[in-house]
Amino acid sequence: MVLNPVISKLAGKLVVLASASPRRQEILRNAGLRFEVVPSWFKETLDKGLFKAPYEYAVETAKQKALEVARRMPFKHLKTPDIVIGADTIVTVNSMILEKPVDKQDAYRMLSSLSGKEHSVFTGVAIVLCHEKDNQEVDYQMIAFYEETKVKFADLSEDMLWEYINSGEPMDKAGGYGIQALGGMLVEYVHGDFLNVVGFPLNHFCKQLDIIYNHSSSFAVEKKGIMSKHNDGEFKSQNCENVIIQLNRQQEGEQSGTGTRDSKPNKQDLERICELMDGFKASKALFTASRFCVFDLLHNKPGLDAARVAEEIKASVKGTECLLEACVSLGLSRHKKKEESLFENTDLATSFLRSDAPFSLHGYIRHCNETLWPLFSHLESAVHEGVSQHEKVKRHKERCQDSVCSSQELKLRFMSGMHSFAKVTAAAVATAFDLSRFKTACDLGGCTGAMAYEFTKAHPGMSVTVFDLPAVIEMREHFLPANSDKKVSFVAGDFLKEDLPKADLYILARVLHDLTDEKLHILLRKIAESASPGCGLLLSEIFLDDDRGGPSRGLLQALSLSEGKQRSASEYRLLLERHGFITAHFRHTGNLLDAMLSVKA
Ligand SMILES: O=c1[nH]cc([C@@H]2O[C@H](COP(=O)(O)OP(=O)(O)OP(=O)(O)O)[C@@H](O)[C@H]2O)c(=O)[nH]1
Repeated sequence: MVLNPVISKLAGKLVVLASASPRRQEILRNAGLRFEVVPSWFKETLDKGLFKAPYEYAVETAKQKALEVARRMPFKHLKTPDIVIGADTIVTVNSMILEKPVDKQDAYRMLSSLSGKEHSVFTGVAIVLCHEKDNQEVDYQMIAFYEETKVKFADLSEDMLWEYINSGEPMDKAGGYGIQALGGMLVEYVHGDFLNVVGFPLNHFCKQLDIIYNHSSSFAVEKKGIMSKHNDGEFKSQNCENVIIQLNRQQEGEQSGTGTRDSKPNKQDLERICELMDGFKASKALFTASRFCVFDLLHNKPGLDAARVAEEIKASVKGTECLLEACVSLGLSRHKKKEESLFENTDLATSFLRSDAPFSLHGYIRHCNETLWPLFSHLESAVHEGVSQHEKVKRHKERCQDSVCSSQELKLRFMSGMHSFAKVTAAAVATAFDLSRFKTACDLGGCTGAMAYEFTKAHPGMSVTVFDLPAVIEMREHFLPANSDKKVSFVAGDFLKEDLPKADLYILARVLHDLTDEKLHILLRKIAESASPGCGLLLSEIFLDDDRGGPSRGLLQALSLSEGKQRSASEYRLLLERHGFITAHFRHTGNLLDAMLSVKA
């Protein structure tokens, strides 16, 4: 068997998995591979119409994911990996390519198209080998392949479909199901590699490594071209493109000009810089359109022209037209087919920007506009003085427009921001681990209970107590879901001062990053005092990479923190261990927050 010797060939090399998928990480970790995770920033937006066969789309996406990380790491992380692995999983049925559903309706559309039928799951995999030369230039070689597995679904009743969708499991999975978990119940048969369906064809991958590392004579690399196709028959295996791309930084530069004094700048670099320079404009356009409830309006009355929108939102026609066109360019609105002057929402806006969408971020966007935006406009002072600008911003607000706002209203707005963020992240956090053995949970700082409701939904045997400040608990009724769940109860108190409710599981979602070290230890000590051996502590935050090189969402968040700090999973693990909690699992959920489950020793 070639598997183990092949994996061991990678020992001592810097192997990077360019994927945020927790399943890929688990498959490779279980195979004994040691690697770093650097999720790719490549956006999965290749035009599917350009590919003759669906697997070509998956392979190309995998290549772009891996290449983006391989190119970024020497600059961003100041180290060159030896090998970068990227992958992309798609489902195909009736000539359609299904990726991850954007919302429940999309999951419903996907799952009902799979009901009672056989479909194919393709995972494209790209392996980029990086060779740093003496002059610090890097040569890249690419090996790409795909694997196909056929899966047949049973006939799914509407009840079963919706129960499955409401479990939250479909959302981050290609085709809207997870064969390794609840989704396994939908499957009649699997022909082919099971792990390929879960997201990574381990066997095929090992065979490729075997070719690369044990049959290197057939892996002769042309050193001349910038991109060269390697067509050595010996090197080809089934479903394998074995395209070797050699890109060396100097050559790239020569082609497009980077780093050379007298030629034109590199197009990709220029695009990236423009994206950064214009980022704030895009954010403010989104905030403004949300503030004027443009997405609600276009949802209720699709196909309005700029003048009608202006009339409805009580704004100028010229300004509204500019705003709508900017939203079109950002992929938030679009022109109605064949009627250029009429506007409607894109699916993205329908899913996340309508104020009443199940995963609406409307409240959080308002929080970004009203609280974070002013803080970031004082960033120079914050960096210069090294202190939070919250007080300065608060005083300024009191003097200006918000003097008309009662403190009650400001609190409600804050809670609305936290509520909408929690609704989008809660299912991913609640389903990150098997929590069935915990019957009672306490969500510390659980605000409106949005997270708690998702926990009771995902774990029917669990009841959750939300513990938060009296002022928050008093106002949470504004946010109660229509069919509020009796298994969620609310207790008012200050978790830094008062005794905590007893529970089998304590949930800390987006709490610790905001506390000073001193407060953090007070809180962890109190949890440790309340928790019996075997009790769980579920921590949900944005976890920084160990080298603090990313993700940038976490590092950017740190710029506006009042007193806390951003930490890596390893840093949190050490903090928890000091209070007697041993970390059992860690997951990148693929959503906006990651999760770590620790157990009281
Ligand atoms: O049965 C299962 N089928 C698929 C999955 C998971 O689905 C996703 C597929 O998405 P993609 O390939 O785009 O990968 P991402 O999660 O976005 O991570 P990257 O950072 O690599 O783009 C994948 O996570 C599969 O594991 C499943 O779990 N079960």
